[in-house]
Amino acid sequence: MKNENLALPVGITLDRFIMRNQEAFQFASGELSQLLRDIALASKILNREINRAGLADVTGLLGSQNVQGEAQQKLDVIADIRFLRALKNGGEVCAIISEEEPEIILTGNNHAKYVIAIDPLDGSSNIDSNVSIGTIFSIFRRKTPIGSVPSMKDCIQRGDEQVAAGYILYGSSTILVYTTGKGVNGFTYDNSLGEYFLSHPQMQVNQSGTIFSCNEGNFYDFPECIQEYLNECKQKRYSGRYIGSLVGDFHRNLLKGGVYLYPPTRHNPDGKLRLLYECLPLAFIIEQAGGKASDGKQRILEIQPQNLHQRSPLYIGSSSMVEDIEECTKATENQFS
Ligand SMILES: O=P(O)(O)OC[C@H]1O[C@](O)(COP(=O)(O)O)[C@@H](O)[C@@H]1O
Ligand SMILES: [Mg+2]
Ligand SMILES: [Mg+2]
Repeated sequence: MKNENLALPVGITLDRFIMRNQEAFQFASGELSQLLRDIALASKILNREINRAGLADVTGLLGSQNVQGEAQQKLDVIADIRFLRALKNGGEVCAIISEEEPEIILTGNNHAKYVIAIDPLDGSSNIDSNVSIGTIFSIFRRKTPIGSVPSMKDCIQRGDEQVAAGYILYGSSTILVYTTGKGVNGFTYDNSLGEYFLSHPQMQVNQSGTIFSCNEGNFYDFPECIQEYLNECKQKRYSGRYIGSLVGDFHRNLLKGGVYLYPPTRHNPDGKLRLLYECLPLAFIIEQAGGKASDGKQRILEIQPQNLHQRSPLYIGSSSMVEDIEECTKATENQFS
């Protein structure tokens, strides 16, 4: 036994953790576990491509636009292809909503129980400048009968009906963070072993923080009450930190305490971020970690989505900071009055 320290244990792999915690999931029958593995596999392949960002074949604009009218980066589409292929072949999802696809993707797996909404590559504007980027996903049980062709009903569900949500952050290291409603756990990728290892068990966000993350370039287009809130943060000498990748800003604030704000602006009265595959999954995670997520008027998880790519203002992070923001946004009828 005394030589045990010669070969220290490498830790709990994601696979093993999923198996061990499968019992913790009320509908446990292995499909969700397999789905999480399919996502992890696709993220490992994409991670390899992201590490090569800068080399010609994976860098730059593709020349096409997505349904939001945004210019698609090559890696946006590579990520979309990688995840869609892994999810279709994995056989556990009957329908996919992706930021890069205008309509619902029917996988043909009509026997499958799950629907997934995914932002294959988050932080696209940062790809070419080697700044952290990510993938965000949200998983629901279908509403329509197993065996039938899935419909819109399966794809626009309230956030509090999610059965799992997570993100992968491709940064100085690559980390996968997810919840199935039983707390939030993070797994760091060890390239040399090709495995994710549990590195951040039972993550909790501080109730308050001193970091605010917001694109202040839009400051004068924000509602007055948000301008006031940001000025208060500065008067309190809080730190302004903004990567411009939602996953990166969210992850830092989850670890250190803080709040991320993407308010409505005069020309974007619904904000910029997409409800189904950006706001809902991160709201599920932050609440499981003891924090809060709001659109200024209500919990993000209580919003009834109306369409696949709808946008929503987002205030997310330490609970007391989100409450402070809601105090002013709820006080003003329309956030611009
Ligand atoms: O450039 P802006 O207006 O600050 O917006 C940055 C925000 O937009 C996003 O890039 C939107 O996500 P996508 O890159 O997936 O389109 C977020 O990651 C980020 O927080
Ligand atoms: Mg995004
Ligand atoms: Mg994206």
